[in-house]
Amino acid sequence: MTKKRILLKIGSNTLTKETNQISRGKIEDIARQIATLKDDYEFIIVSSGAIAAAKQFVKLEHHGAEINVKQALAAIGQPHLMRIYQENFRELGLLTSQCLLSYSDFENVDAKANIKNTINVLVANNFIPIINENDTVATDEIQFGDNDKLAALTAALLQVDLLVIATNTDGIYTKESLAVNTPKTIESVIGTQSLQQEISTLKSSHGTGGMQSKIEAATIAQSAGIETWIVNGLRDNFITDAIKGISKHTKIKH
Ligand SMILES: Nc1ncnc2c1ncn2[C@@H]1O[C@H](COP(=O)(O)OP(=O)(O)O)[C@@H](O)[C@H]1O
Ligand SMILES: N[C@@H](CCC(=O)OP(=O)(O)O)C(=O)O
Repeated sequence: MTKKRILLKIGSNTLTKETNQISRGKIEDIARQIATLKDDYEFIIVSSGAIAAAKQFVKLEHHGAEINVKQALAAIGQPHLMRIYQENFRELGLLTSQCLLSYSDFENVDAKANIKNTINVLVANNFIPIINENDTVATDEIQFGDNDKLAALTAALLQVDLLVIATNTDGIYTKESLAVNTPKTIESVIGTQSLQQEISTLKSSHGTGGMQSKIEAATIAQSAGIETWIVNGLRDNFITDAIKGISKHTKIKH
């Protein structure tokens, strides 16, 4: 049986469990779920968290522009983030690898072919690719949005079966329900058009793109014929429970 391919996007908020530190418990939770699902699913991860990983133990002298300080923090934090992934995944027999990509790579035919071929070799050899933006050379993510769009472009390039975006809400809530403070999840929707009117510009503590960038990501995925699920990464078992259909989340079908 061919395995289903899932692109899992994990934001800084999920990884820190909304604190100021990367949560080893959350990374363990993700590893446990992937280990449970590994006979039927193959995973490619897009993970943020490099800046958050550095911030927990370093404070940089602020001589450069704010964005350059963030880039430096990302350079310090990325290897620490990967070490935490590697240690926790290895405990469960899972192998990890790192790929750093930039948006401009997706506009270059050769670069796209190289990304696709490299990641396919990694996956075929059971190494889970863990992708982040190459923050040293590009500032798109840390300035404008989050890794949602990078995840969608990668999902389309690698022709995955499903894009799962983990955030800090039980999917997308209706605007009406948010107004009366009783959030109600939109469970299933075809396309992203109707979602535009449901979202606000609110963002979570570490968040940068808000729900808008998740809808843009889902639109990119939809054009590539890929379904997107928006799930609550703060909950334990958020992937397996979404697959079993027992958690509240939003499915954006194409
Ligand atoms: N309709 C909506 N339903 C749920 N969340 C919404 C909605 N509209 C705006 N948001 C905001 O989007 C946030 C998630 O995006 P973001 O803060 O960028 O998180 P992440 O770091 O996970 O990408 C939620 O915490 C919430 O504040
Ligand atoms: N690439 C950077 C920043 C990306 C970012 O802020 O993304 P997200 O946490 O998804 O809103 C990092 O790893 O810290």
